Amino acid sequence: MCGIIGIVGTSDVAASLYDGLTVLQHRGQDAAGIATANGTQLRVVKGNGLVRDAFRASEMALLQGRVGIGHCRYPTAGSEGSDEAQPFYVNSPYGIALAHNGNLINTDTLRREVFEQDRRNVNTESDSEVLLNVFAHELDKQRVLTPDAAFRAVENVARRAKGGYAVVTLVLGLGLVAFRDPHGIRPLVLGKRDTDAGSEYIIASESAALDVLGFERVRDIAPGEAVVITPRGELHSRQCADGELRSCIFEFVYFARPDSLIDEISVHKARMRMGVTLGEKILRERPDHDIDVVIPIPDTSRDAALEIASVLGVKYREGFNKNRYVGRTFIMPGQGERAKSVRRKLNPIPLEFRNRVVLLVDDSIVRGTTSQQIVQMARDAGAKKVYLASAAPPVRHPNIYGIDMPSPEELVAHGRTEQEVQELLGCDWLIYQDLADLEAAVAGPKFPGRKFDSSCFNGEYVTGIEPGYFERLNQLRSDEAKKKRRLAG
Ligand SMILES: O=P(O)(O)OC[C@H]1O[C@H](OP(=O)(O)OP(=O)(O)O)[C@H](O)[C@@H]1O
Ligand SMILES: NC(=O)CC[C@H](N)C(=O)O
Ligand SMILES: [Mg+2]
Repeated sequence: MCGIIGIVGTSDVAASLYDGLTVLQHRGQDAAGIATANGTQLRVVKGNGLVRDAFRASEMALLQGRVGIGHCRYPTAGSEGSDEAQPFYVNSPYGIALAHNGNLINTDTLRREVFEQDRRNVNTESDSEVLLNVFAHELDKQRVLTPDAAFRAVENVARRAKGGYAVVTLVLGLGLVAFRDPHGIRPLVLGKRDTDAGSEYIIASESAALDVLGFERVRDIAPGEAVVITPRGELHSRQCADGELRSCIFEFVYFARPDSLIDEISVHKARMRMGVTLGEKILRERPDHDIDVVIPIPDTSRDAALEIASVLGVKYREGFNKNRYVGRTFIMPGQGERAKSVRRKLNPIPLEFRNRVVLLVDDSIVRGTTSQQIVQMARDAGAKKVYLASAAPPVRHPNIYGIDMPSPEELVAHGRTEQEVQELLGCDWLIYQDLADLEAAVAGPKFPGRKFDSSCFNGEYVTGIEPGYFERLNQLRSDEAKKKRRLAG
């Protein structure tokens, strides 16, 4: 999952883009970049690392201009190398920079078409660079540079590209062009702020970035919609593909910040409702439970854990201290680093465990890297029994729309019963949320029956899949394949 942001301001926007990226940091920790347009110049600065490490002050000074875009990256295609950091840039037509959150699933076909039919060169293994070239080609075909031309180009992109994509682009001479895939799998939200010099606009992955920068949230970009904002602050929008919303449910489970609203749903409230439904399931299954204390596995599970404790009527305790200087482990690139980082990140406070029956709560169990170690830590800290509850159902299928879970074999619940997962994780009882409850919890009272992209839980892929896709993906992106590539390069 990556974070994307675009701003059209009344003065230089680079500092706001930088600040906005720090708010979106939890979506990607591997690389960051900013592109701005100033007159006829389009400048891009990008590099590996956290936002605070990727930019030098001397480079920031080059980023002048009132229109710009930014990106922080968690790779789902290609490598982690700095040449695949975003925004990507092409000089023709006009000069275009693009930042993408999501993942295309027909990249190979598009790459071939781009080279053979569109006669354009793609330099990296990134799906986002391919997407930029498709957009550039389709915009070039229009021969004029107007909002209308950009919309026609996005219509053609939507016909050609398959997968999940929320995109911001900077087109020299036109302004900011943003669009969202026909299912709106990845989030994208529009905000506005009025200044004495006129209105300023922002488009970002999450509304928390709008709040922090002082923008009012206007609305989500609709699935299949494109928006053009000119440097003079004129906003144009058009539906460029038939849209049917299927927001990624994993945004609500894990990815997004709790202080964001995605497609009109508060992430914080969704997580609290997950806690309520899971608490009720625990009570149904074990009305006479012997749980002494509920302990969250920080950070993301806290909202759900607090509600579980309240439904069960037992104490909630922060039993793990989290080292605030270690980032999110799930989005780290290699399994070795992920495993090592869990222990560095979380340390138990023994008095909360000693002689107690503890219910540990996590938002999700994906590879099982976190929970396996945490269960052991709880035992070492003196717990009498260790139960584990997951606010999401078992993750049994790959995610192909922007979360790097390409290989089913790496998912601890793939091909295993819940009992087998319990044994592997070493806990005394494992309880998962049911998918129907998760979907109802996220939809909430305002949107009953809303459908989501829940593919990693149910194996249903809204875009359809080409034959052989999963096999190719596994060859390219399994942990083993990535490790080999790292060693070779
Ligand atoms: O089963 P796994 O493969 O370990 O993945 C799931 C875990 O990873 C995430 O935590 P992470 O440390 O990334 O971030 P957080 O601090 O936001 O909880 C998530 O919240 C789970 O704890
Ligand atoms: N997580 C994402 O959104 C990744 C974007 C893009 N597929 C990349 O790998 O750079
Ligand atoms: Mg976690």
